[in-house]
Amino acid sequence: MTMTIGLAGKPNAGKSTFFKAATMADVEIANYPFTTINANKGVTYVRAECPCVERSKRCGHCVEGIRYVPIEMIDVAGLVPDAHQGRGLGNTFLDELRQAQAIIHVIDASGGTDVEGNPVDVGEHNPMDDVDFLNREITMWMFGILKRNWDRLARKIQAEGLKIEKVLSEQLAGAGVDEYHVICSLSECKLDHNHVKWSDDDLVRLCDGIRIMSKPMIIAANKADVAPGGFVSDLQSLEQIVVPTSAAAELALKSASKSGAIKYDPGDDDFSIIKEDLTPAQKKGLENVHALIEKMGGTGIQDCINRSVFELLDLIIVYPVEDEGKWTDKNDRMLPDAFLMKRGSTAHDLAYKVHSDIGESFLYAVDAKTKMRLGEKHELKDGDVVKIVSTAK
Ligand SMILES: Nc1nc2c(ncn2[C@@H]2O[C@H](COP(=O)(O)OP(=O)(O)OP(=O)(O)O)[C@@H](O)[C@H]2O)c(=O)[nH]1
Repeated sequence: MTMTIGLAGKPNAGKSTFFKAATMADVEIANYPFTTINANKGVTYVRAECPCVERSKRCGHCVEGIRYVPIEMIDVAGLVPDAHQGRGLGNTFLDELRQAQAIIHVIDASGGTDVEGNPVDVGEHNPMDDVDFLNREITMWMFGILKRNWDRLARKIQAEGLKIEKVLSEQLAGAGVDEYHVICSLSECKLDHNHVKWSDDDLVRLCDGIRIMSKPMIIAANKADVAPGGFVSDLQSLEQIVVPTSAAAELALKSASKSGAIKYDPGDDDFSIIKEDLTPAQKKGLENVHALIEKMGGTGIQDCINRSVFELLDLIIVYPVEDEGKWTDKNDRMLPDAFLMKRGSTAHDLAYKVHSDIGESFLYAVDAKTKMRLGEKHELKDGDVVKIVSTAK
């Protein structure tokens, strides 16, 4: 399964700028066949330390010891309050969100756009008022799907003695919901045992729980470069992961890097000017960005992507190899693959991810760093380099 992150938020929050900056790969790291799949779907990267830094030789798949692991990103445009009722582009955006395992909610932390995204003076709109609307849109979208058929479904569950989590997850499968999400939400909501008695409010509460389980969300407090300090800190006090970002600064750095003016790799906390003949305007622009990222510790864009993957989704990176001594595959390529896996995944899970045949004929694995033998239930750690031994040809 490809790992996909969706960017969502009201108009003018900075999604397109974030998307463009995040998917504009420098040639050096674009070790992926394409970067932009179509207008709103592209490839971005998770940044990690490459295991080859422990060796005398670089692997050739990283940038000076920094590994960029590709993931997909979708820019979900056209979202306005009450979209679930058909406003704006209506439900089309929600259909795109179904592909995402996690959502970055891009919020205009500068307060320079109203609730619908129309420009106002910076500081005029309180960005705290934008936090809940995306949650509500997604919840109400799910509610709409369930409500359409609820009377029929409720009778069917009763008449045929079906499991409620099965019926509900089938209804919401198109929204990326599975039985586990429904079971967790049912146990949280403590609704009446008799589902026939559920009111619309009960169904909304249930959908809210399903949303929290199935669509984990992180907030990008964007336009942090011009945001009044209080707005960013208010957002950071929420019980959610909130990352201050400047998509505009990241886009400026990526563009300058692409043109050869500076050396900057995504996620670096600084850059160096490598081109001599910059115009005074270009120099001034870069000085401004420098002052900003010094204050912020970076543009926040890579941090936001990394935290979505490592904190919100709790994934780890594992490197399968065929030669545990040289850390190579059969073509002598060192550390050719980097797999994102759920924390708690085992050596056997990795074998299946490499190939189903290898999973089925798994014998044991070897930790290429320690040369220890690992059994099928051995839980993998972030950064592990692992050889799988199987009877598969
Ligand atoms: N100061 C500042 N401006 C930004 C930043 N990110 C985006 N902008 C500006 O905000 C405006 C809106 O940005 P877009 O990226 O087009 O916003 P969007 O969310 O994609 O908007 P829609 O396409 O209408 O949904 C543009 O003028 C951007 O240049 C940022 O980090 N800082």
